[in-house]
Amino acid sequence: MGRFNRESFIIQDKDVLRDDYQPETLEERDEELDEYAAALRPVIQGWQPNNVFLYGVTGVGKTAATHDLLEELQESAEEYDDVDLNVIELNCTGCTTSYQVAVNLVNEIRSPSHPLTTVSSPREPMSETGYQQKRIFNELYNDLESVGGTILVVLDEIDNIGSDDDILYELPRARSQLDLDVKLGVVGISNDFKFRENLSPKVKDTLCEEEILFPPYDATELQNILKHRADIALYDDVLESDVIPLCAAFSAQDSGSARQALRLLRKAADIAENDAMAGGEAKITEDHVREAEHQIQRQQVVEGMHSLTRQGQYVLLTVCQLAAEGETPERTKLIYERYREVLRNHGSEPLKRRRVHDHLSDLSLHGILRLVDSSSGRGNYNEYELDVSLSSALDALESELGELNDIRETAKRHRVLE
Ligand SMILES: Nc1ncnc2c1ncn2[C@@H]1O[C@H](COP(=O)(O)OP(=O)(O)OP(=O)(O)O)[C@@H](O)[C@H]1O
Repeated sequence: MGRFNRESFIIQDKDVLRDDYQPETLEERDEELDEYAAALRPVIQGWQPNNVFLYGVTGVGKTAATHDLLEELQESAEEYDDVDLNVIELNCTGCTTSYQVAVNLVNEIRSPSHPLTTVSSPREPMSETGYQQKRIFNELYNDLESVGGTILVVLDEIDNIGSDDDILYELPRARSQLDLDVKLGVVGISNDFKFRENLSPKVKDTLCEEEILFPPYDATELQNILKHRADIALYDDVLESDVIPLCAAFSAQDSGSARQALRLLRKAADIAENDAMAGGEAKITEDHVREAEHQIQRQQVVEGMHSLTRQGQYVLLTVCQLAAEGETPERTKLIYERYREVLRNHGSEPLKRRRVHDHLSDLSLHGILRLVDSSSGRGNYNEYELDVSLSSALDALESELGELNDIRETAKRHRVLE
C-alpha cells in the first residue's frame, strides 16, 4: 500500500481532539454557564446588556463557553421581534493598544464577510495608523450606531492591551453617547490575572459589572472531558484503562487546562497509531502517554530555546546539572555560582549576576523553569527548578550544545533518570 491511505486503527476522527473543535456540550461547567447565562439574560428582556468580564487560566473553556452561549442567545433572540441582537467578536491577540482594538473593531464591522455589513452601509476599512485616538473612537461609535439594536462586543484575549485600557472605559461609556435605541454590552475575556488586578478603578467599575471566574479543572473533571471526546474521536476498545486518568493527572498537576489534556491524548493517540501501522497492537497505553508527554515537553523547550541566547542556554544547562545531582530547587545565588563554573569549563565569559537572574526569569516565563518561593529563618528567597522533565530539557539542549552524556550519567547515579 502507498504512503497515503485512509487506513487507521485507533483514531476515528482526529478533528474532534483539535483545539478548534466545538463540543456539543461543555462538561463540568454547569455553574459557570448558569452564571454567564444570567449575566446575558437582560439581552432577551430587551434591556441594556450587562458588561461581563470572564477570567481564568488558559484552556479552561472561556472561549468555548462564550461561543456556546452566544449561539444559544442568538437563537433565542430570533424568537423575539423586538430584540435585534448583533454580536461583534474580536480576538485581541496582536493588539497591544486600545487604538488597535478600536481600529480592528471598526474594520470587523466594515469587513465584507461580516454579517453586520448587510445592516450597516458599506464603508472603507480604516488604516491601522495615522489617526488620533478620539477620531477612531468616534468612527467606532458611528459604526455601532449604524449596526443598531442590541450589540454585544466580545473582546477575547483582551489582556494583550496591557495598561493601555482606555477602550474598556470608552466602550461601556459609549452607551450614553449612542442613539437611545442602541443597547451596548462588552464581554471581556482574559487569562491574565494580573491584567484584571491592574485594571484602572474606573475600568473595573464599568467593565466588571459581572465577573465570572473559570477555575482550573481538577483531575476528575478532566477525565470526564477527555472521556467524552475520546468516545467520538477514537475507535471502541483502543484505550487501556489507565490512559485517560494519566492524561488527566499530568494536566491537572500542571495547569488544570482541558487544552493541555486534549493535546496529550491527541499526541498519545498519534504515537499509538504509528505503532499500530507498523504492526503493533491497536491500543493506546500508559507508555504512549508518557512518550507523548516527553515529546510535548521537548517541543516546548525547543520552542523556548529559539528565543534564548547562547547564555540563556548555559543558564538552563546549569539548572539541568543541578537537577541531575538532585539539587533542585536551588537558590539563585547558588545557581549563579555553578553557572560561573559551567562557563569556565566552556571557556566563555560569564555574565553579571543580574543578567543571569533575567535569564532565569525568562526561562520560567517560557514554562521551562519554575520559580519556587521559599523561606527559611533568614527570610524569603527565590529558588528555581525545571518545569519540564530533565530528559526533555537535555534532548533539546543537546541539539544546540552537543552531547551531554556526563549529565545523563550523573542523573543516573543520583537515580534522577533511569
Ligand atoms: N468543559 C469542557 N468540556 C469540553 N471541552 C472543553 C471544556 N473546557 C475546555 N474545553 C476544550 O478545551 C480547549 C480549550 O478551551 P477554550 O479555548 O475555551 O479555553 P480558554 O479558557 O478560552 O483558553 P484561552 O484563555 O487560552 O483562550 C477547546 O478545545 C475546548 O473545546
